[in-house]
Amino acid sequence: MKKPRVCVLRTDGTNCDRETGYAFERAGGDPHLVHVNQLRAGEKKLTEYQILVIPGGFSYGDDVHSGKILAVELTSFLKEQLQEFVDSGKPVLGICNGFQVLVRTGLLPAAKIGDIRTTLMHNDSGRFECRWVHLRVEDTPCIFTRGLAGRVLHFQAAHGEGKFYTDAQTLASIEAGKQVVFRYATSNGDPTSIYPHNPNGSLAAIAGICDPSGRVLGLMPHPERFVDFTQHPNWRRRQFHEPHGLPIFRNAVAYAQEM
Ligand SMILES: NC(=O)CC[C@H](N)C(=O)O
Repeated sequence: MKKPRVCVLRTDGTNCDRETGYAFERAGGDPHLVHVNQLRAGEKKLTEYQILVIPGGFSYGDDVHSGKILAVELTSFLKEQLQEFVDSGKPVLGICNGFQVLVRTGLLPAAKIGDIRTTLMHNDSGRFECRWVHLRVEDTPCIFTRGLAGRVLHFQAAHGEGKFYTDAQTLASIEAGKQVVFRYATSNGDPTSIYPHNPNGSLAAIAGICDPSGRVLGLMPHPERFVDFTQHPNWRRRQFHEPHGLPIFRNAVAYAQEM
């Protein structure tokens, strides 16, 4: 079967692009690192790709607000291309800084550029938090987590601005629409607001959300950092059936292949 072409969008300060590309490669995709300037110059177009991923990092040094400048760049210069990509039903993934970008464009949670309803704020601890966290996978329409509902995944979190926040009405609407895909949890899978299980104080323990269709996903922790067993600190104990991040990328590849 043909490997879907994955656009791994990068810019100044992106630092998880190669490992995100590697994760898609492991999952059967055909990743391409694309600089945002190549899109702006028209050298490359989003229509050449079947999957779009915005990887983690410190785009533009987290200046102003993490992910803000890249979000403004995308919504100012690539608005039509990007909205068209989403509307055509192709999967979009934002990891950590990529999640921050998607939230600041409005693509999450509304799938609509400019409709900004949520934010990711500075962690309650006031510092960068880097540790492995447990996430409970909720039962949602998300195409990236097909077959994973109810599972407890172990991923690495590494961020300074990861506290999900929104107003009561938006929270009620994303809960009702089953758009909360991941919650920070204890190792038993119980969602928690307690630090350090919940590394940032996120509202309703939210670690990741999708759009109403389930094709746009953003999450703070890093699935691309657990696609090989040896990336886990306890890999010698062989307690995992497979690296927890891999099915997320595999699901995206399978979905793109079905399109
Ligand atoms: N790993 C990342 O993508 C970090 C995101 C962002 N720079 C933050 O600290 O919140």
